[in-house]
Amino acid sequence: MVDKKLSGAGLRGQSAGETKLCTVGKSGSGLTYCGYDVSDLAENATFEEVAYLLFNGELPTFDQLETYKAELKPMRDLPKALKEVLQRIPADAHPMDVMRTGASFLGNLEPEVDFSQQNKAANRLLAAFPAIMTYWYRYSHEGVEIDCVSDEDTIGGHFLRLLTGKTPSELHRRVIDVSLILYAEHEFNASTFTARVCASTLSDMYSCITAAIGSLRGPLHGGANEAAMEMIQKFSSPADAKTQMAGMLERKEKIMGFGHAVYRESDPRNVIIKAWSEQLSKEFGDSSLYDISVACEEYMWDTKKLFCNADFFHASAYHFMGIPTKLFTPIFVCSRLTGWAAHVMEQRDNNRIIRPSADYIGSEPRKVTPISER
Ligand SMILES: CC(=O)SCCNC(=O)CCNC(=O)[C@H](O)C(C)(C)COP(=O)(O)OP(=O)(O)OC[C@H]1O[C@@H](n2cnc3c(N)ncnc32)[C@H](O)[C@@H]1OP(=O)(O)O
Ligand SMILES: O=C([O-])CC(=O)C(=O)O
Repeated sequence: MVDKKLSGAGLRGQSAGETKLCTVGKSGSGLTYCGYDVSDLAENATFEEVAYLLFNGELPTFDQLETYKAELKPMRDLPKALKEVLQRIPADAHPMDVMRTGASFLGNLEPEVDFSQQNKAANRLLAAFPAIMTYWYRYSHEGVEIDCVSDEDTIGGHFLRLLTGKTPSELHRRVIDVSLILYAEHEFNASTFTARVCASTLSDMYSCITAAIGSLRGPLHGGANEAAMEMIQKFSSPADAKTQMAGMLERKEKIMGFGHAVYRESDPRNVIIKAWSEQLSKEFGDSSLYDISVACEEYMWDTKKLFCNADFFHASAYHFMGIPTKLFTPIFVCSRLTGWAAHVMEQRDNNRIIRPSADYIGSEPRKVTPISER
């Protein structure tokens, strides 16, 4: 592929501010959170440790982590009024709209009154998002009013428990935890930038997160994991995948889960989630979706030099864990909330309203013709 244009459309390559939180495409494997390589974190840390790191700038000690988890656990349940709102959202609504409404409505019930409450608001959303998603999903799809509390130790395990009503396996607990780590933070991506723009007006945390969810929803961003799943399910075999992808490229269709705005040759998150997807495919007892995904990866690299981004192998991994496709992007919300909130806090620490300029390309100045003469 040709080198990226460093100016113009999409603000590509232009710096829009400073951050201590993350580097993308710079050192190590290409992605670091507060100086730690994402592959190191995915292997040696848990999602709660990463959340603590993003909110505090340092990894917690054992005691700090225990205290943090003990703080989050009582925040998992939902207020009755929020459950009533969730019950009214129809089954055919998109779950990202449910997440958006859930975040926004919680902001009505428990507003962030001033910035001294920013950590409390972020932690509340972090703890409550799994229940927002699964309470709505199981009520609208199965007619079940779930208990939003579980004794699962981690946010990932808690989500799986609420979704299935069963104790998750150790493998599933670990994979969802890794997935939440991989999705947690990514510098000035579209949804995080949305959150920072909102924060720069001195708006509240819930508004910033609600706005960010709207940005993440689109298929060019977080929505790509769901779109990738829909695509690979249409392929009957690795050979069929290659034939159909050739047709898609011929018709100039975007292949979801491939390419990236910053990375040029690979997305460091892919190799990690791909390995877990392979392992899950063995447990699942049918590796065809994994084999098809590998064929897609090979074909896109060979023909277009396009590589899988974080979303592509997340599709098969989540599928093997029995997670419904429409919940894929909401899981991204449960994770990225940490990055969004950390960026909101960072923006507030050194704020100036974000207000770029535009190059005007419209009409020359002109007079209003009275309406009777137009
Ligand atoms: C977690 C995340 O949000 S990761 C991103 C998730 N999004 C997707 O997977 C959606 C599919 N991918 C894409 O649409 C893009 O690659 C993006 C949005 C991720 C990046 O967009 P850009 O920075 O504009 O991409 P880039 O400059 O590298 O694209 C150059 C050309 O490569 C081609 N290209 C890039 N990605 C793809 C793709 N997935 N399928 C087909 N062609 C592609 C296009 O021809 C593009 O030119 P065009 O925009 O004029 O059609
Ligand atoms: O950085 C981006 O543009 C998109 C991305 O990979 C992310 O948000 O995780």
